[in-house]
Amino acid sequence: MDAERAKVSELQANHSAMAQQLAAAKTQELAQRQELDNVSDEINQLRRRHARELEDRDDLMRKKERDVRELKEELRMCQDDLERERDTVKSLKATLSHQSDAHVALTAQISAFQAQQLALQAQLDAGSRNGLELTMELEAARKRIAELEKETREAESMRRKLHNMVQELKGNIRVFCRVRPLLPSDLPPRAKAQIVFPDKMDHKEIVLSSSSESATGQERKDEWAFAFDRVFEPHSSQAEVFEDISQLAQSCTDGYNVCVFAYGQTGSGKSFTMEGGSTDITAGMIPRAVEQVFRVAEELRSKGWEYKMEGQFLEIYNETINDLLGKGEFDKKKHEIKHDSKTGRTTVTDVNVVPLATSAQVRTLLSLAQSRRTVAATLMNERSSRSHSVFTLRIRGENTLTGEACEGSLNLVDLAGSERLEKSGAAGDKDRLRETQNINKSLSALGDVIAALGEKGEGKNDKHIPYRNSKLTYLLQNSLSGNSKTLMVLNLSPLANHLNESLCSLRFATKVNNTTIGTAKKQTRNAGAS
Ligand SMILES: Nc1ncnc2c1ncn2[C@@H]1O[C@H](COP(=O)(O)OP(=O)(O)OP(=O)(O)O)[C@@H](O)[C@H]1O
Repeated sequence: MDAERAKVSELQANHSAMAQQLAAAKTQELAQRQELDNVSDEINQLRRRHARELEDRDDLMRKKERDVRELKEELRMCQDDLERERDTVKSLKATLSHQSDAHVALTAQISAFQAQQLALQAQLDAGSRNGLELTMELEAARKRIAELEKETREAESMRRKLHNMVQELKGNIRVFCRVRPLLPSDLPPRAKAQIVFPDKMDHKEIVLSSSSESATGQERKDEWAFAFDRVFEPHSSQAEVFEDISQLAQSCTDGYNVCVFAYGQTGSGKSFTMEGGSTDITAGMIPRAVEQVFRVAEELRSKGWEYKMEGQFLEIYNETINDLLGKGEFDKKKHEIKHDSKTGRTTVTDVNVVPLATSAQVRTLLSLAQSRRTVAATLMNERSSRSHSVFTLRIRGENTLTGEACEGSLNLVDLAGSERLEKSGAAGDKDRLRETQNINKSLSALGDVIAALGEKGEGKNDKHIPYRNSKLTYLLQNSLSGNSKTLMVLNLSPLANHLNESLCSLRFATKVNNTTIGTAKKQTRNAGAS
C-alpha cells in the first residue's frame, strides 16, 4: 500500500508537475502564438509593402520605358540635327577655307597699306615740318592772287578803253561790201557783171566795169572804183565776214550801242548775211553776234561782271511797226516809239521784250520771227524783201566787285530791198508803189541821218539830225548817235543786169563811208566813183 500510496503520491506529484508543465507549456504556447501572430502580421505587412513596392517598381518600369522611348525619339532628332549640323559644318568649313584665302589676301593688303601708311606718315611728318613754311607761302600766294585780281580788273577797264579807242580809230561808221556768189538760179541767160578786187592785201577795193558800143560803133569802156573798210569777194564765208564784225559786237558788252545794217537790192544776200542758213557754217551775223556777246559775258563773269540780256524783233513795213515776236495780226496794232532822254533808252509800246539767258534761246526767237514772217508772206508776196527787220539785243551789266555798271545794245538790221522805182516794176501797182516809196523814203532818211551825224562830228554841233523822217531812223535814234558804232554791210548782186542797182548802192554806201561820228577820224582811203 505504501508502495501504492507512494506511487499515487508520486503519480500525483507527477501529475502536478505535469500540470505545471502543461500550464507552462500553455503559457509558452500562448506566447508563441502571440509571437506567431506578430510574425504573421509582420509578414502580411511585408507582403503588402512588397506588393506596393512591386507596383511602384512596375510604375517606375513603365515610366522608364516611356523615358526610353522619348529618349530614343530625342536621339533620332538629335541625329537628324547632327546630320544637318554636319552639312552646315561642311559648308562652313568650305566658306572658312575660302575666307581664310581672302583673309590671307587681306592680310597681305593690310600689310601693304600699313607699309604705305608708314610711308605716308613719314611724308606727313616731313610735310608738317614744312607746314609752317607752306602756310606762309599760301598767305603770300593769296595776297598775290588778290593783287593779280585787282590788276586784272584794272587791265579789263584799260582793255575796254583801248578797245573803244581802236574801234574809234577804225571809225564809228564803217562800211563793208560783200558780193554774193553766182547761184544756180542765176545761170544763163543772166550774165555775170565785170567785178574785180584789185586790193589783194587789205581787201578794201572793188572795181565794176562795163563795155558798150557807142552810136559811132566805137567800143566804150566804163569803170567805177570804190573803196570801203573791207570788201568781201563772193567766196568769202560767213565766218570771215563775222571776224571783222565780232569786235564791234563785243563793244555792246562794254556799254556801247552798236548798229549793223545790211543794205542792198532784193536778192543780193542781205538776209543770208544777217540771218544765214541753219547750219553752223552758214549761220549769219545775228546768231554769231549774239553767241559772241553771250560768250564774252560769260568770260567777264570771272572779272565780276553780271549781265542781263533781253531781245526784241521788229519789222517796219510801210512805216508801220510790227512785233515779230508778238501773236496778233500784222499791221493791226499801233506801236509807238518812246525815247527816255534821261536814260537814253528807247522802248516801243506793246511789243514783246524777251529775257534771254542763253544764245540757244535767241535761235528759237529768230525761228519764231521767221515763221511769223513766212505766214505774213503768204498774205502779201515777198513781204520780207519789202520790209526792214530790226533785231535788238539789250545788255545791262553790273560789276559786283567794282560797282561799275553799263548798258549797251546791239541792233542788227536787215533793210528792205533798195531797188529803184522803175526797176521794182512798181509804177503800175498802187500798193507796190506805196511800198517802194516808203522803202526809198526810209533808206534816204537813213542816209540823211548818217550824213547829218557826219557833219555834226566834223564840228557843226548845232546840226539838226532828221531822225523823225522815218520810223527806222527814229527807232534807232539812240543807237546811231553819241557813243554808238555803226556798220553797214553793202550786199551786191554779181549779175550784169543788176549793174545800175549795184552802182546806186555803192554810191549810197560811199556817202555813208565818208561820214564820221564823234571825234575819231576814219583811217580809210576815200572811195571813188567814175
Ligand atoms: N554769200 C552767199 N553764199 C551763198 N548763197 C548766198 C549768199 N548770199 C546770198 N545767197 C543766196 O542768194 C539768195 C538771195 O539771198 P537773200 O535772200 O539773202 O537776199 P536778200 O537781199 O535778203 O533778198 P530780200 O531783199 O528779198 O530779202 C538766197 O537764196 C541766198 O541763200
